[in-house]
Amino acid sequence: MKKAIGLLGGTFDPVHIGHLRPAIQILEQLELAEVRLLPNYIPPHRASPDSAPAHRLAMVQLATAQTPGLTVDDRELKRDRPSYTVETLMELRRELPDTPLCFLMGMDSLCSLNRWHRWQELLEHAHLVVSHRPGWQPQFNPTISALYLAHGTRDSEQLQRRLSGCIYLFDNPELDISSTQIRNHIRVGNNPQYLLPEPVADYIREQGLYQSPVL
Ligand SMILES: Nc1ncnc2c1ncn2[C@@H]1O[C@H](COP(=O)(O)OP(=O)(O)OP(=O)(O)O)[C@@H](O)[C@H]1O
Ligand SMILES: O=C(O)c1ccc[n+]([C@@H]2O[C@H](COP(=O)([O-])O)[C@@H](O)[C@H]2O)c1
Repeated sequence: MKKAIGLLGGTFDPVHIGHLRPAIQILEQLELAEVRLLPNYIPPHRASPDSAPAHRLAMVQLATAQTPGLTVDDRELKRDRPSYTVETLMELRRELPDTPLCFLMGMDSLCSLNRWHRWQELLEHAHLVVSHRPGWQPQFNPTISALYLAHGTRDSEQLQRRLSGCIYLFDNPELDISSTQIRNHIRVGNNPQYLLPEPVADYIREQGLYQSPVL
């Protein structure tokens, strides 16, 4: 069996330290071969992103360029329709039949997983590795509780031994950072320094992103 890889899907509008620190910690502590950041094209369950796919991709590329082990996978941007994770995982599973796949997400995402497209199939293709996030306790609705009871593990070695099927809650320090918070800072003229990588902050300034009021 090959070494597991991590997949962090997101809207990344913009990418920030709350995405990147857990990704690096998971990469190192779970001994993953890499963590791929996958910007989505049309996020399935939220309003349209403020910035265009090309900008969100550019920011993810700038954020990861200097970080060994973090890479970018732009496959969802090449599909001109909602980015359903199950479809992405099925495609990756076909390409990487012997590689354990760990789909990374924050606790907020796990809490609403039962609203995802064909969510029952996700664990057939990948493990879920979940980061803690302020404001989101692992207090699950009955459907997610049952899912966690059946698939939850505290043994991180299972993530390398099996190709898919485990839910692992990663013990990361919580970071109170969101893309919404950063967009709001920029809109009112506050300095977003230390919430996101400098090259991403420079790019936002150069391109004039997140300046206009929310409609
Ligand atoms: N501070 C954080 N700590 C842990 N996980 C996070 C954090 N911020 C985002 N994530 C996770 O990263 C993934 C992608 O998140 P996304 O790009 O939507 O960022 P966001 O900050 O939640 O954006 P927005 O504020 O626009 O909703 C999701 O699974 C989300 O749960
Ligand atoms: O497949 C789905 O139905 C689905 C529903 C909500 C979110 N996702 C994925 O979860 C990741 C985080 O989403 P978001 O909206 O928090 O940026 C991103 O890769 C989305 O495409 C996927």
